[in-house]
Amino acid sequence: MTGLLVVTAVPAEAEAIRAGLTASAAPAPPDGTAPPDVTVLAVGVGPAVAGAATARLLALAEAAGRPYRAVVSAGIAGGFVGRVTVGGTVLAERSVAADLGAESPGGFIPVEGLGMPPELLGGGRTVLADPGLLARLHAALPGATVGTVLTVSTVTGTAASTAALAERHPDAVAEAMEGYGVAVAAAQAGVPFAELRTVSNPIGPRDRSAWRMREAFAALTAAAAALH
Ligand SMILES: O=C(O)c1cccc(C(=O)CC[C@H]2O[C@@H](n3cnc4c(=O)[nH]cnc43)[C@H](O)[C@@H]2O)c1
Repeated sequence: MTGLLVVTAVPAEAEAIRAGLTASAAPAPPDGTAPPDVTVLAVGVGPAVAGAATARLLALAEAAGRPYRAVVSAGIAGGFVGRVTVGGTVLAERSVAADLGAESPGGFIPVEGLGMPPELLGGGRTVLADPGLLARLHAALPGATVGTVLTVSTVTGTAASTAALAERHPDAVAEAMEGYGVAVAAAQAGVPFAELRTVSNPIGPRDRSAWRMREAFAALTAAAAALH
């Protein structure tokens, strides 16, 4: 069995995590035979590309007889104001495909409410984090906010959509664009899953000047020690 697979959307996130892993690594055994315990790869933005790439990585590792022991979707995220602070760290109890469903004049209908046969929905639009993996990450990151992390295909950018999303998901602390896709790939491969995010921006009316990328990448580097 190989180690942990950490997938990010973009290379800058992967580099921030690798920097934290290097800074916190135990000394390597002198014979140089130990396999890497954590592999960090940037797989792309959005649930489809991240999910497909993760599924391929898991399948290739399994076919080679070296399956990963767990997968973590990691990177930056938007945070719900009042629920998490910009620069803060978030661990997902569940990753939820927030926009998987249908609009209607009466509001958003989640995919589970559309009358489709349950076997076509997989686990629905919610994937729970592996409890053991989540507990281990939380023990290493006691300051992290634990809650629902939404997966969206469109970054939320108006007051109205922010309010609607916050009302539909009172337990959601953050939104990002990959977690649910990675979670489905992990679930189908039978591999434990968790999602780790650091908050780069408040969710709300689009305002790039409010994004704090440097803070969020620094928080990712600091959080990476928990992944050993
Ligand atoms: O909105 C933009 O103009 C923009 C331009 C360049 C890059 C980005 C991103 O990298 C954001 C998407 C990326 O980061 C995660 N993320 C960060 N904040 C949010 C958010 O408020 N809502 C959804 N996703 C967010 C996401 O996982 C992507 O990988 C944006």
